[in-house]
Amino acid sequence: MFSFFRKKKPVAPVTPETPLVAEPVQTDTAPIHHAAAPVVDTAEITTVAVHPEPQQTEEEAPAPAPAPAPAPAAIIEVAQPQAKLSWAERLKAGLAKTRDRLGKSLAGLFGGGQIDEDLYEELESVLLTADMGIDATQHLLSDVRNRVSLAGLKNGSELKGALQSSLTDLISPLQKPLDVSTHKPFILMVAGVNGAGKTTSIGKLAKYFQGQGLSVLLAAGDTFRAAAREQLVVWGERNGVQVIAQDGGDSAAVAFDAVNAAKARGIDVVIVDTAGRLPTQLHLMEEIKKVKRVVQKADPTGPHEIMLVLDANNGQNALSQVKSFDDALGLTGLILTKLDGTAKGGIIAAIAKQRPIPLRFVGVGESIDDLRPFIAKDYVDALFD
Ligand SMILES: Nc1nc2c(ncn2[C@@H]2O[C@H](COP(=O)(O)OP(=O)(O)OP(=O)(O)O)[C@@H](O)[C@H]2O)c(=O)[nH]1
Repeated sequence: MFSFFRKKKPVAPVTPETPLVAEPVQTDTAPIHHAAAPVVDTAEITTVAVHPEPQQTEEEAPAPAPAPAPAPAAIIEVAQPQAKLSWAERLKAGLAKTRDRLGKSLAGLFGGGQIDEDLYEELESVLLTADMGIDATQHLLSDVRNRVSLAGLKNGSELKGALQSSLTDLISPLQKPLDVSTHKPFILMVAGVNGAGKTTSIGKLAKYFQGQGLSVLLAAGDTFRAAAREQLVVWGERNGVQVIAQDGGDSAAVAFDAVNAAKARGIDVVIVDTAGRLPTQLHLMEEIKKVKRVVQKADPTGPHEIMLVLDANNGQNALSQVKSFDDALGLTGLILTKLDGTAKGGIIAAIAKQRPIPLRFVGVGESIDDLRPFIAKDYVDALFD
């Protein structure tokens, strides 16, 4: 039913002739760009040509650095129709591994035994195993202790409710849905380490916004990896989403062009993809700061959202990514992908305790519907029930 993209090896380059590629879709008066042979509409020629090259305005910024490591190329695939599950069911299925680890261990604690120090110690090690981290674990333990003494709870079976409430209270501040109605175009910039799920999440987000009746334009800002650009361009063609891409060039220039094209075309949401990078690759962190500055030259009010995409499998390492990208860019939101593949779903608690940046969306699979706004209660219910 849904077409979506997925990485696959070995890979033939995606070209306009690739059979999977649908005919370009005319979404408005402007044709969609093609990575191999960019098509530039009149509005964009005007927009792009009259502006100075963004890199000329950023003399202090280093020249684009080579890609850190060539990632596997990507092709577009048509996902097989899936059995219709509700989001709650998909979230629950996605969190099965975390729930198994947490739930099985907790089952013993939630039995009929007395609440004593041994039980708190066991609880501590269970929470740490689910990657909640020391700070969040200590916070939860002391909060649960308070609830137990305030309510006069006596046995382990009563502990479950106390822990659920405590965890819900801890992570609820992360539940702040993204509001893109504040600006037009709303400029959303996406960052993250290699393979975190940025490009996939951008596709899912584009569909999500389209579903709300909003027009979307994508900036194929991952100029290090040609396949990433082609991935977006082809996906955009298939789904009626306009994509701004350039052969070569730097991602700041692509973002700049995209914002101007979005203004000229009256687009609601611009999503700027960027290449994957590690926070330790300082030259690449400088490069992404430059993308932000150049976006601000095209629209001084933007970017309106700087979102870090995190792979839940990274566990505690995801937290250090949050800190580094936040220090560099000033993050306003997070996406946590691949909750379905990990037993480390407790990382949300660690983020809530240490760097409570709004968790806008969570991803629990590769299908287009597997990315949804984060709802704290749904998450806790899926974890415990
Ligand atoms: N199981 C699962 N897989 C996902 C999820 N989100 C993304 N993926 C997969 O993760 C892989 C990497 O996704 P990409 O979107 O290409 O990652 P990226 O961050 O753009 O990668 P780079 O461009 O190399 O930096 C792909 O195989 C995706 O299908 C998710 O929520 N669950």
